[in-house]
Amino acid sequence: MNRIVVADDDAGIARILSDRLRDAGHEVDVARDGVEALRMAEGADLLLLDLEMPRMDGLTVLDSLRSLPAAPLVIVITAHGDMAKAVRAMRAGAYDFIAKPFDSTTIQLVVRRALETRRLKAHVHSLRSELGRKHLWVRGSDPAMARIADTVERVAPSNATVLLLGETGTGKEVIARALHFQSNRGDQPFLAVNCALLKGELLESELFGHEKGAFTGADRARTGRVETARGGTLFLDEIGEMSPPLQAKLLRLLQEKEYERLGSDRTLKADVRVIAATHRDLGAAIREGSFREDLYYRLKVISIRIPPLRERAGDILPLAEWLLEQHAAEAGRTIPKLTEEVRQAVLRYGWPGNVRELSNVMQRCALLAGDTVSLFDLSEELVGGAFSDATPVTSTEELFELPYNEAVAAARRLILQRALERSGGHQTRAAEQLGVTQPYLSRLAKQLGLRRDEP
Ligand SMILES: Nc1ncnc2c1ncn2[C@@H]1O[C@H](COP(=O)(O)OP(=O)(O)OP(=O)(O)O)[C@@H](O)[C@H]1O
Repeated sequence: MNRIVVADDDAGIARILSDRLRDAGHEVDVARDGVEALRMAEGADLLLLDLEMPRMDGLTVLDSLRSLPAAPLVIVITAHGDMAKAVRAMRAGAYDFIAKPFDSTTIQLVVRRALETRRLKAHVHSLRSELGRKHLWVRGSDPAMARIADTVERVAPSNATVLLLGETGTGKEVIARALHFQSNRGDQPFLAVNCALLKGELLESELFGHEKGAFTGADRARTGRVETARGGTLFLDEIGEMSPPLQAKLLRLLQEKEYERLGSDRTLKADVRVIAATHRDLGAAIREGSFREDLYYRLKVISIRIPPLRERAGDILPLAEWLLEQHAAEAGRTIPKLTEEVRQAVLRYGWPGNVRELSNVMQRCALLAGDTVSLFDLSEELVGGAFSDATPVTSTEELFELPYNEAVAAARRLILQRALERSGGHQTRAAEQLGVTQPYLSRLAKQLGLRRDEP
């Protein structure tokens, strides 16, 4: 259903137009002047706009619409023979015009063409933004991810519901997009809904839409994501947070392909593929009674578990380098190189926030590092791992017995320890002797668990 605003101060014309459009199955709001037209226009699909109106004339309305993020297409209504005004309106951004007096066939034709254009524009827009992200699944040599890629390839073309499991930030949405783009729905919309962000009726309305007045604050009807994603894929993130009553409605959507808008008895047919994701243990949620078992079994027919980043050794460095490159390009900076000790620290770290955390770290490096990323561009937690297990040595000879990376860490420890001994534990003096800054030395000392500065 499309929402059309008819803006005309002539009540007779407004009634004729709105009756015709309602008969054709559209939802219609009527505005009596330009100010009202502008207020109602946001989020509408189409605005039929008379140019001569009180409070704000049609050309000013057209001009103001440019600043709206979701402006409708505009068909202007002009007086018979006033071609000059119609031309000005088209120059100001109107899509088409109809001259009074008009017959119902002309209205229907012009409106139908405008709505088709609107639909195609929205489609092109969604394709463009999706295409931009299409190739974002970066993989290294990790065998578990290679198996997942295989599964994605096999499962994508079917219409099957897929459940993605994995810690936060592991790339569940990235894989959901890969499934969508490798399916025959790939040129239709991909819409993501985070079920943890909206509660109760708001989430239900987001998914299924609502009728005007369905709940407090529902001052106009709204199309749900299930309808907007028609022909495409709906990605339901954090499915474990969905309330049991809504879970029942989702189960019906998956099984019967049917749903109702909130506040309506009319059953609608759905055509979406659902991909769901969660970082929660749904088995435990079932035992607690917060997740429906039947929905769980319906969802998990095909489930893909994405391992945490720390278990994907072959993925860490390729992802780090790719993310660093992306963030540097975004910031218009040259790509810094990762030193060997940074690579080791990155490989050793546990990445509790997974790829999202890696991305944040690489963004920081892209913004703050010079030509190379050194350990001191990384956070203490990250660097900590690089030193905490450094083998304590007491002489330079012992260093030569160690593998390269361990020897470097141990040498660092030894140099610092000696400098602190010489300065009597005074960090500022030790830093001066070594030709480094005090904060630098202080961080190192902390990571190595060496003595703190004396008062
Ligand atoms: N393999 C990958 N290639 C490229 N980027 C990735 C990859 N995996 C994750 N990312 C990036 O890491 C971030 C987190 O990924 P995503 O949102 O897919 O994780 P998620 O598992 O859905 O997280 P959450 O459970 O918190 O919603 C995103 O910016 C995403 O682009």
